[in-house]
Amino acid sequence: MSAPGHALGQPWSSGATRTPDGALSVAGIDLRALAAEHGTPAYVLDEADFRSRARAYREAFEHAFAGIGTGVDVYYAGKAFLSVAVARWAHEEGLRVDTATGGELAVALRAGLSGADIGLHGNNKSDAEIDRALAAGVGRIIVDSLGEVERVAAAVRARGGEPAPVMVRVTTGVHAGGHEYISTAHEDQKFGLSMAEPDDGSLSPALTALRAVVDRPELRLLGIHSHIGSQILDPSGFEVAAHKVMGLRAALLSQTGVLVPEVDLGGGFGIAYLPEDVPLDPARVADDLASAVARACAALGTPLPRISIEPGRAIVGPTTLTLYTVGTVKDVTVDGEQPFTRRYVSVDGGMSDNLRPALYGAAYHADLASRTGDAAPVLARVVGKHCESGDIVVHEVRLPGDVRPGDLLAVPATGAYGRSMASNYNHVPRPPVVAVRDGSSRVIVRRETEDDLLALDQG
Ligand SMILES: Cc1ncc(COP(=O)(O)O)c(C=O)c1O
Ligand SMILES: N[C@@H](CCCC[NH3+])C(=O)O
Repeated sequence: MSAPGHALGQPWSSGATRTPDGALSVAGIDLRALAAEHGTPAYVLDEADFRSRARAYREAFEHAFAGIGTGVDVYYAGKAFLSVAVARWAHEEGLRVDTATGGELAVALRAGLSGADIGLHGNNKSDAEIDRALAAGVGRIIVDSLGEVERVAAAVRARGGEPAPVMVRVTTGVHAGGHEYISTAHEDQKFGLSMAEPDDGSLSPALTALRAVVDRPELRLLGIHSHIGSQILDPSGFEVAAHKVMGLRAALLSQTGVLVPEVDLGGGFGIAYLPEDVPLDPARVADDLASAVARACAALGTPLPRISIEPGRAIVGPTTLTLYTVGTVKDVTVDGEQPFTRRYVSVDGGMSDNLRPALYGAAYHADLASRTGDAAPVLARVVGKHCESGDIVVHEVRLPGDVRPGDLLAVPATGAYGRSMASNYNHVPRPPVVAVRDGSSRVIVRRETEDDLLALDQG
């Protein structure tokens, strides 16, 4: 255990402190000791922070929706980061797990979750994935196309047994989120079934699919699903989407007499990546959403549905920092009307462990982890070791002017879509995930080795 220090605050996890001798520690573990034991780069995951964020979302939503008279299920969206350990923690904190592929489903099952506590998403599920989900008895399959309604029905027919619980993913037309690639409810993208009615007066794709599910004896219509995007910092989009989905539910009721029991409002709750960012507050979003749902149902005269949500980033994103070792340090003069010097600080990872800056232009923060700097701060760009000039970890950050090879550097808020989107570009082994809790560390995903990489090579 390192000496206690002062808490760092966002965007660091709640257990991150700077100790009196200047090093960073998380959950009582000095990051210098952690680097010595586990090497760098490494993802360092604060378990207590993960658990408290999972609880905060569950309790906030349970409380808000109990207030209007209905229940809530919170599904942890495993795409953000999934391992056996985190699936178990999520489950222990009263969450279910949302999976998007057969691989994620396999992890949730390996963690010991029962099928009933797992959902399966995916815009292009294979027959094998559908079959595996049915065999596991998943609590819900979220269908994403009309063709998939038929394929799930056929799979149930072939297997025999109970009708499969199905949700239909719809697109509400609400455009929300940080980047075009992570915004998912506008029309011109691959997810979901549009609620927009065609000009010829025929049914919308969403209503067509809902009615197709109702008509199939092999399927049980469990709910309507709407996910509007990711890293959303303005909650108003959720409310608009909730209104639209309640309208769709009422339309189905009046056309068919079928009342959809559940509505999933998706994930997408935004977090702080930089010290100045204002993350979404779970209690505030939960209250706003509960009153939006209550208002919509009252206006439509429909009973309240049971609600579910699927946060991923908001649970795991802030829990983790990536710990790197600084290598090459270079000053580059940037020409222009007012030339300036930018310090390029290279670390021992890069776009293979965090693709988000290169893919979305995502901003991150960084600080020295092995000491505090003595020199005045300089404008720095943290870059990786890959063969791309776009291999940027932090576009712009002020680092102590004496940053030098051998320093440890920590980048906070890398828990979501970091390890889960990591690659082996340039044959770089992927870093381990080291969970820290109460002064001890445990590897929950081990570092890849060169042998792991070569094991796939058939010569
Ligand atoms: C259907 C669905 N649910 C949940 C999520 C999780 O999103 P986030 O990690 O932003 O909460 C996503 C990803 O955007 C998604 O596509
Ligand atoms: N991978 C994206 C989020 C995708 C959300 C999944 N639908 C990100 O890093 O922000």
